[in-house]
Amino acid sequence: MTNPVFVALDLPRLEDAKGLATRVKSHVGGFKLGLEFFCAHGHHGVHEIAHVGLPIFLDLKFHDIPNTVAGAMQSIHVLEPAIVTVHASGGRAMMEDAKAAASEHCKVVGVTMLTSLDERDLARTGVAGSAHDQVMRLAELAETAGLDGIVCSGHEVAAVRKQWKSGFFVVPGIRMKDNSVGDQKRVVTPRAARDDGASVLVVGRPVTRAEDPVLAARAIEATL
Ligand SMILES: O=c1ccn([C@@H]2O[C@H](COP(=O)(O)O)[C@@H](O)[C@H]2O)c(=O)[nH]1
Repeated sequence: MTNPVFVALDLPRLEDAKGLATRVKSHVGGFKLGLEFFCAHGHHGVHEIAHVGLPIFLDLKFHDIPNTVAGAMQSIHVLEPAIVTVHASGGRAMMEDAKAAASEHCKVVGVTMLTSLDERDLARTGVAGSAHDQVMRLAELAETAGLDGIVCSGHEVAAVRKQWKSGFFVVPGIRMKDNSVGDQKRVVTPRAARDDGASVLVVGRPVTRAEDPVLAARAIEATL
């Protein structure tokens, strides 16, 4: 079994991100580079982290009209990401065009409901109903559009896996029992996410802000 943990390198300094990636690389399966990293370091930064030698997950959460998202997808071919995100709420046509424009070996996954949101937040955006229903609805839309999978919390992954057996499921909001939750609202332990069918576990601050990131990554690895 390959290690499902992708460390979110949400760090402002490229040297720090590269140093941390090099230190933890034997205990994780890949690196997730998101908006903070990409806005600060762009393509150059991605190449630098790719040199560490593990798969790259570009979490750019594209959300725009189909033509613009397809163009953005083409512009990142050169970075050879293993996984890229778009927002599933961007609609079916956008997801279809994103998948068509992605490179052959890149998985395109749709973000359903951010793990920093709960049902009260959802209601404030004008969406009535439960987190479960919202995730299931957007998962079905993503599957119909031909995406490889979705991003959801560990609270929903078992139900989505049951409905979409071949799907690829990315689960952020991962916390060990003693970790601080921070701004996340729908969290689970690494073991629970894995047991419920997650394909990839995204772990950021529990590793990047740990006193000893190698020890933190090893502790997570040991629970899986
Ligand atoms: O629903 C989502 C989608 C993406 N993320 C990203 O995952 C990491 C989580 O970081 P932690 O420090 O472990 O909380 C972060 O890069 C988010 O942008 C998410 O948390 N939830």
